[in-house]
Amino acid sequence: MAPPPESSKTAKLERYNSYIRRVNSTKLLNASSKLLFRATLLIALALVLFFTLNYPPLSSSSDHAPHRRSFLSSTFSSAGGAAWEKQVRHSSTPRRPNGFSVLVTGAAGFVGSHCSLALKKRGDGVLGLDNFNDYYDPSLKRARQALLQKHQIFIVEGDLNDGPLLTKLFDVVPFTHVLHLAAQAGVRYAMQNPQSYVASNIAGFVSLLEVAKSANPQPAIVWASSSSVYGLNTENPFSELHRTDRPASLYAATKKAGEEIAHTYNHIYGLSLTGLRFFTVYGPWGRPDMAYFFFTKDILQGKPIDVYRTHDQHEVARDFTYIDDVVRGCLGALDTAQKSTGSGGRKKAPAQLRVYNLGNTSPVPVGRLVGILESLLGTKAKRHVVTMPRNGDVPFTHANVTLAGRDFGYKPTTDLATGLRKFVKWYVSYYGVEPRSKKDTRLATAATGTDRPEESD
Ligand SMILES: O=C(O)[C@H]1O[C@H](OP(=O)(O)OP(=O)(O)OC[C@H]2O[C@@H](n3ccc(=O)[nH]c3=O)[C@H](O)[C@@H]2O)[C@H](O)[C@@H](O)[C@@H]1O
Repeated sequence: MAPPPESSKTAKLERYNSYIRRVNSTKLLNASSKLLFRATLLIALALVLFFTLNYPPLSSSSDHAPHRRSFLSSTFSSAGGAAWEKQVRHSSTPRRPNGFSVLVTGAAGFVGSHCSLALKKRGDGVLGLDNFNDYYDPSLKRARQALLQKHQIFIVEGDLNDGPLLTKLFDVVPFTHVLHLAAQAGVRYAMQNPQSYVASNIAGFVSLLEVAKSANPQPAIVWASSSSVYGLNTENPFSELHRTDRPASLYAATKKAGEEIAHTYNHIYGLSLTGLRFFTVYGPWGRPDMAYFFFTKDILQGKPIDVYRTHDQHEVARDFTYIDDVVRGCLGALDTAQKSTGSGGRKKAPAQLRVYNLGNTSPVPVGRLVGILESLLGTKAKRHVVTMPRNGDVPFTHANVTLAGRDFGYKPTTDLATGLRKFVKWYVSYYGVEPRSKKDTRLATAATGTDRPEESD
C-alpha cells in the first residue's frame, strides 16, 4: 500500500495538536474557575469573621426573654457600615443654632418616645437606643418607633450592656446630652424577675456611664429615677431632702442604687448628672403594665379588676402625673444641665449633681381613678377590692416639686380627669375599640375625636 501523502500527515498532526490545545485550555478554565470559586468563598468567610468580631450581635441584658434579632440583621444592617453611620449622624444632628445632640435611651418606650418627639420638634438632634424587649407587647414599641421614624428619628436597636456598641455611637456622634430613660420598669414585676432589674437599672446604667465618662466631649446626663425611692418614708409631701434609704421593692432599690452610682461618677469623673424622680406617669402611648392602662382594657372587656386597699383598710393613692408635664420637666432639666467637666476619663473640676421630683402634687385614690375611667368609658367596672398584696407597693405618693419649679420652672398643669380623657381617646383610636352600644356615647365621641391620635396634645 502506498504511504499517505505528506500533506495529509501534516493535517492530521495539526488536528491532533489543536485537539490537545482545546483539552488543555478547558482544563485550565476549569482549574481557574475552581480557584476563583475558592477565593470568593475565602473572602466571604473572612468578611463574615471581620463583621462578627467588630460588631457582635447586640447583647441583651435582661434574661426575661428579650427581643432577639437574627444574626444577619444584627451583623449587617444594625450597627456599622457607611449607610448606618449616615443614619446615625443625620438623626442626631441639631437643626437649630446651638441645638443639642441627644442620645435618648429607651426611645421606643413611653416617656422616651414622647421626649424624643419634643426634642426633635424644637430642633435638637435625637438618636434613640432601645433593645425592644418583650416586658410588654413589643408591637406597641414598634408603633412608637414608626412614629419617631416619620419625624426623622432613628432608633438603634441595641442594649445598654453592649459596651462596644455604645462606644461606637460616641465615636460617630459627639453627643452633648444623654437622656437616659431605658430601664426595667414596674414595681411588682421585680418579685418575678429580680435579675432583669439588676441587669438594666444597675449594670446597664454603669455600662452607659463608663462610656460617657471616657467620651470626649463628655455629655451631660439626665436620667429617670423614681418616686418609689421614698419607700417607707412617711413625711408628706415627699421632698428631695427626705430619707430614701428604706426602699419597699427591688425596683426602688435599683433606682436608689442608680442615684448613688450617679454620685460616684460625678465625684470621680466630673460627669454632670441629673436624676428625675417620676411619679406614676400616665397618658397616650403609655405602658400596658400600669394599672390605669390594664384597668381600661379590663373594664372594656367586662373583666373584674383588683382595687387595692392598705392593710389598715385605707385607700391606696398615687400622685398620677400626665406625660406632657413630665416631658416639660425632662426638657427643663436638659436645658439647665451644666456641661460635664472631665474629658477622656479625667475630671477637671467639680460638676453638677442634681435630683428632682417630677410629680403632680395632688394624690388621687385608685378608687377615684377607676370612677373617672368608668365615666369616660361609659361602662361600670367590676371592682374587686382587695388588701394590697405584699409586693413592694407603697400605699401613697405625693410630690413636692418646689425644687424643679425653682430651677427650671416645672409646673404640672394637667389634672387626672383631663389626662385620662386624652389617654382614653388615644386608647380607643389605637386599638380600634368599637362602642359596645349606642348608649356608649362618650366612648364613641372619644373614638371619633378630632385630635391626632399619634401624639398627646
Ligand atoms: O412612680 C413611680 O416611680 C412608679 O410609678 C409606677 O408604679 P405605680 O405607682 O405602682 O403604678 P401602677 O402599677 O400603675 O399602680 C398604680 C396604683 O394602682 C394600684 N393597683 C395596681 C394594680 C392593681 O391590680 N390594682 C391596684 O389597685 C397600685 O397599688 C398603685 O397604687 C410605675 O409602674 C413605675 O415604673 C414607676 O417607677
